[in-house]
This record gives sequence, C-alpha cells and structure tokens, in this order.
Amino acid sequence: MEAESCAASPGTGDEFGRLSTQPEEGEADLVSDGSGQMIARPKGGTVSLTWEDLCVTVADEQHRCISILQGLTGCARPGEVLAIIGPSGCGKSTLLDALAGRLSRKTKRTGQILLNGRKEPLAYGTSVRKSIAWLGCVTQDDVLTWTLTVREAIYLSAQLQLPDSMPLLEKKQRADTTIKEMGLHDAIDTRIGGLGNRGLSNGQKRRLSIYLEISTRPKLLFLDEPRRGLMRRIVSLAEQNKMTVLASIHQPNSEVFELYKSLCLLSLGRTVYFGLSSEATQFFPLNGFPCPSLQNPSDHYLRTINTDFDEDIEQGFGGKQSTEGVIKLLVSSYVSSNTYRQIQ
Ligand SMILES: Nc1ncnc2c1ncn2[C@@H]1O[C@H](COP(=O)(O)OP(=O)(O)OP(=O)(O)O)[C@@H](O)[C@H]1O
Repeated sequence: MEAESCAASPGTGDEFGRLSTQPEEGEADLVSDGSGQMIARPKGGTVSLTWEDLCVTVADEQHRCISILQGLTGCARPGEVLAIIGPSGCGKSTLLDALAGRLSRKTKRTGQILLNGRKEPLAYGTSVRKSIAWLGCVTQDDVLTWTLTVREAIYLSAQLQLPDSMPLLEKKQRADTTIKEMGLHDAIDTRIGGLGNRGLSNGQKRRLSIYLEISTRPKLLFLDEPRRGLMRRIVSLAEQNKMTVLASIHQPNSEVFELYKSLCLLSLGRTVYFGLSSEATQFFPLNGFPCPSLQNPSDHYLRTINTDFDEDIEQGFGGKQSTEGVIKLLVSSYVSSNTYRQIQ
C-alpha cells in the first residue's frame, strides 16, 4: 500500500520550533485577532501538520488515568481535507482539540505535534487564536453575537479579520461572494437570534460560523462535524487556497465520502487506518473485511469498527470475530503497513 509522504514545507518558526507571532518583513500581514491584538498571518505560506505517537489521558474522579487517544500518528497536508471518521466516542473531537491546542486542563497529552516539520508552537493551554493567526476553529458549539444580522456579522468580521492592507471594497466583495457560496443570501437581513429570540435556524448558524472562519482563508482549519452540504465547498476552497483542513465527520454518505482524498479512521482512541481514502478499499478486504457490493464504503468501515453494535463480525476468510478483536487486528495490520512507516 502506498501513500504520499508528508513532506514538510518551509517552516515559519524560530530556532526553537515556535511559530513567531511577529511577522518578518515581506513574509506576513499584520491582522487583528478580533480582540484588538495584532497578529501575524503568513503570506502565501502553507501549513503541514504532523502528529506522532499522540496520547491523551484524563483523570477520573478517583484520579485513575483514563486513556482517550492511544499513540496516534498522522499528518494533514496543504490543499487537502483530512476526514477524521469513527464511531461516536472514538476520539475525533479530542484529536482535533489536541492538535489545535484546545484540550482542557484536566487532560494530559504526550507525543509530538509538528507544524511544517517543527515542534508545535503552543504551550499547553495557551489560546490558539492568539498564537496562530491562520488557524480557524469551528467546534460544535457556535459562538455568534445574537443581536447582529447575518450581513452585519459578516461585514464586521471581514473588516476585523481581513488584512488592513486589503481595500474596504475588496473586503466587501469577498464577503458578498462567500455569502452566496455558503447559501446565506436568503437570510442576509435575519438577526442571528438566540435563546428566546428566534432568528437563524441551527443549520444557518452553523453555516454562518463556518463562513466567519473561512472568509479569512486560514492556512489551517479545524472543523468539528461540519454539515454535509458544506463539504463540497470546503474541499474546493482548500484546493484553491492550499488550506490544510482537518474535519471530524460523523457519518458521511457516499457522495460526501468521495470528496475526501485522505482518511483517518479511529476506533476506541486508536488509528485503524490512515491514508488515501482510495486505498482503504484495499486495506479492509486485505484484512478479511471486503465491502459488500452496493454498500457505501464509509458505512462498511464504521460498521466493522463500531463496538456500539457489538455483534460478531463475519470475516471474508470465513469465521467470526468480536468487534474488539477486529479493531485490534486492523490496528496492528495498519501499524505494520507501509502507510504507517511513510507517515513516520
Ligand atoms: N474531559 C474528558 N473527561 C472525561 N472523558 C472525556 C473527556 N473528553 C473526552 N472524554 C471521553 O473520551 C472519548 C472520546 O470523546 P470525543 O468527544 O473525542 O469523541 P468523538 O469521537 O468526537 O464523539 P462524537 O462523535 O460522539 O462527538 C469519549 O468516551 C468521551 O466520553
């Protein structure tokens, strides 16, 4: 099995591997982070993100150490959307939080995170937004100002977040284009609304908060369970703007699944498969779990590794295995595979 190696593009960090928040002349624009602080956004640079042997644990009430992620290794490349897929509770959001430096203080993380081949710039618990300007983060909890209309929120965001060097007219044009592309034009003068103040639907709010992040064309974008309808647009934005996007996806249908070139498949906090989506169609049959004809591959992968429906899984070679046994088999097969060695 082959996968492209995750070559690091030129780094923008200092000699300690930290990414500078101060721009070097000609390399970065100064932009506002929305709270009045000016931060650096690299011009035209791309971001490769690599994680090695990443483990996350949390202490329970009896101070026992509970493992959430176990030794994950992978990478995300410019111009691509990496789909992080797995059953509920497998660790998708925790992986995104770990990579984005958003883990809660209760958790402990080990392993390495490299940006453009250099050590991560984020000290544990620091605010990501203040440290890396080109990182957008859209979590499952949208944070929007409910008193604003969609138009007001978008224009305000464009003014605050796009570089000061960009003319106002261009900022407005950028905002108008994306409003259309994100399908928000029908609700342009609707107030966002909130508890007790009816406004946008939940789906529209979600689209708006994703818009507010991607309008600045971040170089690195984390998306926690974006709506299916948005993915086509996000994939093409990533390609056009050489954005590195990591998206946790709950249950992609076959049409959406085909959009992703790279796939990170998790179960019980471990990597079951990481690599080209096209090659997962070989990985599963090679290990005895061929996708039944007419079944969506992602449904097949999820069914094979989902302990929620713990039933003995039929193997193509004959015989049956428990789901946990299947997961163990796939994890060790993946670890000994060429794909794993290439990522490392
Ligand atoms: N701070 C924490 N304390 C205790 N357990 C946690 C904590 N954070 C995550 N977990 C547990 O770790 C596991 C992974 O959680 P996570 O939210 O990353 O899963 P997920 O794959 O994103 O799930 P879903 O698809 O349902 O959103 C879950 O069992 C969750 O209960």
